[in-house]
Amino acid sequence: MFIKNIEIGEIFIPLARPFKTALRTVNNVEDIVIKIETDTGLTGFGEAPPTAVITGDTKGSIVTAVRDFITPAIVGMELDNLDGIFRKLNSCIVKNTSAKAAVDMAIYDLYAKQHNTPLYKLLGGNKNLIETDITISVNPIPEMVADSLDAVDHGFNILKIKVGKEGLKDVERIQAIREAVGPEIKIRVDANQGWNAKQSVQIITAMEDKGLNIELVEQPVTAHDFKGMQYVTSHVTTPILADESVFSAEDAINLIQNGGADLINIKLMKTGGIYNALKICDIAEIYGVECMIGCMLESKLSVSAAAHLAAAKGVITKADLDGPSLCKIDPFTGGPLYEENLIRMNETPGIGIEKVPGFNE
Ligand SMILES: C[C@H](N)C(=O)N[C@H](CCC(=O)O)C(=O)O
Ligand SMILES: [Mg+2]
Repeated sequence: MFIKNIEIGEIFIPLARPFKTALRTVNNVEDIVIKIETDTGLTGFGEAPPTAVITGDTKGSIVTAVRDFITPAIVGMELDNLDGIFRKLNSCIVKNTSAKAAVDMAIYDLYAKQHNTPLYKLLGGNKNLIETDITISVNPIPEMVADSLDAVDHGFNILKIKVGKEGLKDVERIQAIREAVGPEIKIRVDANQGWNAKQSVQIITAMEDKGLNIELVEQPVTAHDFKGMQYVTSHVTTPILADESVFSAEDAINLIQNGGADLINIKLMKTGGIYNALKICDIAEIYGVECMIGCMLESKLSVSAAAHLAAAKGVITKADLDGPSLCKIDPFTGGPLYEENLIRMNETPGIGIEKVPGFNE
C-alpha cells in the first residue's frame, strides 16, 4: 500500500468566546486540514493551526510546505516504510512544524487503520481516559472569576489561567480565582512568556506566600531565555513547565540538563508530530521528568491525535487538550468522546475521525 496523494482543505469553527493570552486574541479556529489517500483508497486525516506567534506558521506557509515540499517527498512511498516516511517528512524542509504535524498524524492515522487498531493502542496503550484542564482567557478580574466558576459548574476540576500582561497584578487575579473556586480545584498558570526572570520569581513567590496552591507555572519567560527558565526554576518551589522553550528533542535535553524546567509541555504543532514527540517522551522518561500534552487553538481532529499520544504514554501525566471544548460547534464525525473534562478513547481504528468538513467522500 503506497501514498497516492495529499489533498489540502480549510476549516472554520467559531469559538464559544474570544481566546486571549499574553501573545494574542483569537475568535475562530481557522486551520488547514489534509487528507492523505493510498492506492487502496484508505484515507488518513490531519490538521494544522496557523499559530504564527508561537511556531511561525501561517495558513500560507502550511499550504506551501505541504503542497510544494512534503507532497513530492513522500507521495509514492510504501506505508509500511513508516520510519522512511518520517525521515523524509522531517528532512524535506526545516521548521514548518505545524505542516509536518498535520502530515505526520495523517500517516499515523493511516498506519493504525491499516492495522485495524486505535492509534493509542499501537503507540503504547497506557490508559483510555484522560482528564483535561480548561483555559481561562486573560481578562479583567471579575470576568475571569465568572469564567472560572462557569468552568467548574461544567465539571472541570483543573483550570489553566492565562496571565502575563500586567505583572504583579496577576497575583490578584489568581487570588480572586482561588477564593472563588475553593481549595479543591487545581489551578495552572500560563504566562505565555509575559514576565522576565526576576519578575517571575517575585510573582510566583507572592503566590506561594499567599498559599494559593498553584499546581504549576507554564512558560514564565521568553522562549529562548533558557537561563531565565533556569533562574526561575531554581528560585521557586512551584513546578515550572516549559512550553514555548521546547520544540525539539534537542531543546528538551538542553533544558532538562540545565535545570530549566520541572516539566515539559509537548505539543504536536511544536514537535512536527507524533514521531518527534515520542523522542521527547523517551528523553523525559530517562531523566524522570513528567510531561503535559498540550494543544494550540485546534479543533477535534488534531487534538484527538494528541489525545492518542497522551493515552499511549505513561510519562504524559497532565493534559491541556481543551481545543474542542472552546469551539462553538463540533463539525466532525467520530473520534474520542469529549465529555466536559474527560476524553474517553474508543476502539475505532486510527485516530477515529471519520468525516472532515471540506473533503468529498
Ligand atoms: C488552547 C490551549 N489550552 C492553550 O492554552 N494553548 C496555548 C497556546 C495556544 C494558542 O495561542 O493557540 C499555550 O499553552 O500556550
Ligand atoms: Mg502554554
